[in-house]
Amino acid sequence: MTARLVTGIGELVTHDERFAGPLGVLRDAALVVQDGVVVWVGPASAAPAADRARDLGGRAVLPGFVDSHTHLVFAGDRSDEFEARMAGAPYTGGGIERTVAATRAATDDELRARLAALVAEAHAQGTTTLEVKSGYGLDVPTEARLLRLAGEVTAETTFLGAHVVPTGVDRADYVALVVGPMLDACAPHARWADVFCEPSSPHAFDEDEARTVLTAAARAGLGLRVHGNQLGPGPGARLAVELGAASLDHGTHLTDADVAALADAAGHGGPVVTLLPGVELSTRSPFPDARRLLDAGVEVALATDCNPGTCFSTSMPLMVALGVAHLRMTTDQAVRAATLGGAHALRRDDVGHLRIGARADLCVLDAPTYRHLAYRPGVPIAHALPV
Ligand SMILES: N=CN[C@@H](CCC(=O)O)C(=O)O
Ligand SMILES: [Zn+2]
Repeated sequence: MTARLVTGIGELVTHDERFAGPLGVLRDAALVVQDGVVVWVGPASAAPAADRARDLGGRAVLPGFVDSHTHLVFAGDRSDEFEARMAGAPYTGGGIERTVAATRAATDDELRARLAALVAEAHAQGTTTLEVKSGYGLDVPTEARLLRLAGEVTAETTFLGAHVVPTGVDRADYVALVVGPMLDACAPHARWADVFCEPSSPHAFDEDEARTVLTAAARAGLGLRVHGNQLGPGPGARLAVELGAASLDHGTHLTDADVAALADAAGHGGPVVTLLPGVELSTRSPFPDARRLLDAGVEVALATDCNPGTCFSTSMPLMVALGVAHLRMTTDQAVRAATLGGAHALRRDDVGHLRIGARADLCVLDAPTYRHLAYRPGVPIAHALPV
């Protein structure tokens, strides 16, 4: 078993309470990795001998980003829709079916190649754990196919058959399909189930429909996630609390009662709120208020939501920069949300931190401090570090 020493780390973010500040930061640090696991963390001057050593020359290291919300298996392009939005058109979810048509028509190898390219793009920017949803199939064989492909790149696969109701299909019939044959075909390939609960969209699902889908998914053994409160106030947050979902995603339009319910649940495993500021950037919409949630005691994650409609970006560094510039987060809060917050949204304790026992998923910065993630927006300073 080869022990690898990573030394010359100018600043190491660990999320280990033994070290300084809210992020557990250690300066002039080193760590030792064995079998892909962190086995020692401390000052470089006290590092043990190892079989191999790598000196990072004073660069900053943090846990690899945990992108806990993506839709990476799809075909097609909707850049025209993006441009229309920049010219003032609203986002309604109606474009999802264009991606469904292109995705159904694509071969496995075409989808696999696109997925691999997007995963590589995310990795090149420091992401080491990704969640991937289905939701661009909306029929039994295609939803199962998308989950099988997602499962080739991650264990964090999410069944999103309840993304929108396909045009021309009766709503009740579609919900029956999702909770019946589609769930049967997809559950073996999924860890999670999700629903786009947004009564203000004619395409998405209302409270009763969403509850039906999520309850059936939980019965099938899947963990729950909810797309909610994206386009306007709605039942998503309340439903996520009621059903014990791991995450309420978007959360842009939350009432005081929603925030209070999320805060009450926070002490006993309630949902993390996963904010997706790339969506507001790419739909020219008002950003959510992370500080309001954090001040109430709600755990927040930041994720990309990478998808062809509302945000075609795999960049977690961009989400950190947006969190600080537009969501009223401190840099510490945004970096925590993009690492440990994402891990908690996926109920994972082996990623998102660099305490002893963590997976050795490292993000190295071409910078002396993690603060440059917000300070240098758009500059490619973050990379996943193979060890
Ligand atoms: N809001 C619902 N689903 C995606 C967008 C999907 C699309 O427009 O293709 C989201 O999370 O933003
Ligand atoms: Zn999404």
